[in-house]
Amino acid sequence: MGQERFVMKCGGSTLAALPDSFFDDLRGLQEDGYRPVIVHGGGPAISEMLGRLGIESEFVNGLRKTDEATLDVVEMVLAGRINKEIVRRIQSSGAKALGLSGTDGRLIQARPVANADEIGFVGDVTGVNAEIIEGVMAMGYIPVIAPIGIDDSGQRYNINADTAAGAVASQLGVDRMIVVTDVPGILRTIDGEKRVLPSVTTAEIDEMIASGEIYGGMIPKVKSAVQCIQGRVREVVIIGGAEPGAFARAVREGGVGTRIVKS
Ligand SMILES: Nc1ncnc2c1ncn2[C@@H]1O[C@H](COP(=O)(O)OP(=O)(O)O)[C@@H](O)[C@H]1O
Ligand SMILES: CC(=O)N[C@@H](CCC(=O)OP(=O)(O)O)C(=O)O
Repeated sequence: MGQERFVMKCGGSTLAALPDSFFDDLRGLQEDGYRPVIVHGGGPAISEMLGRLGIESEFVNGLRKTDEATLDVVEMVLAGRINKEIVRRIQSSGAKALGLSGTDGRLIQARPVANADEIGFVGDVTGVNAEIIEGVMAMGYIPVIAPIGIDDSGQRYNINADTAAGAVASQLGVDRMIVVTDVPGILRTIDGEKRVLPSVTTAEIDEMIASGEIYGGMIPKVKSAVQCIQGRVREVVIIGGAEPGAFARAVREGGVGTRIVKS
């Protein structure tokens, strides 16, 4: 019987590809005493909705340029649509889930990023209200959190979901964060063949970013992972969501995806 609390970050890249068995596995883990907390993304769905509204998506270092109109769409898609879809799928598996936006109960406190002049209402996390998350878990519900932040004045911020998940994991002091995405782990070309690295250290990550082997959406993941493991989180594991059974195996046994560990 596990008694372990863990944070699972679910990327927008893989949400549509998650099989029902993924949510059955989540229920099974909860029944066995694990206590999952979910933080989700939804980047592709935001871009798709912005496109339908005739608004172009623009990214600076992997972060979306967010003006007031974009912020409305980000909140609508993440907290309104994706969050509710995940809650419904968990409930269909037979488990209990409660959806929350990071602005509810000031769950995710934020301030503008350093380059806000350039990218607008994008936030860095300054605090996480762990009491609410722990209360929801104590009631037997799986908390499902949308990465929208809020500051003392009530201003909302768009927060990268990997960053938000890392901040939640650090604040809760969980042992592990599992990052579920559309690739089976961190890939590296070895002898002309793309392979999943079973584990990487923070030093290797720096090298792979510098060489361009880690790029785009993988950058906020590894940066958030490195920040987490500098605190109380023991390891971060990056796995693919589409492969049946991978998630449950990653939690119960390990040996799946890429583990990011202290150097
Ligand atoms: N070394 C790498 N190994 C695997 N994927 C990588 C690597 N470097 C960059 N990526 C990219 O990161 C993507 C995952 O990030 P992203 O698309 O933002 O997903 P999510 O929506 O799950 O956060 C992969 O699909 C891949 O294109
Ligand atoms: C500031 C910023 O870039 N926020 C992200 C939030 C969603 C997210 O991070 O979704 P994924 O996990 O699917 O990438 C965005 O607007 O796309």
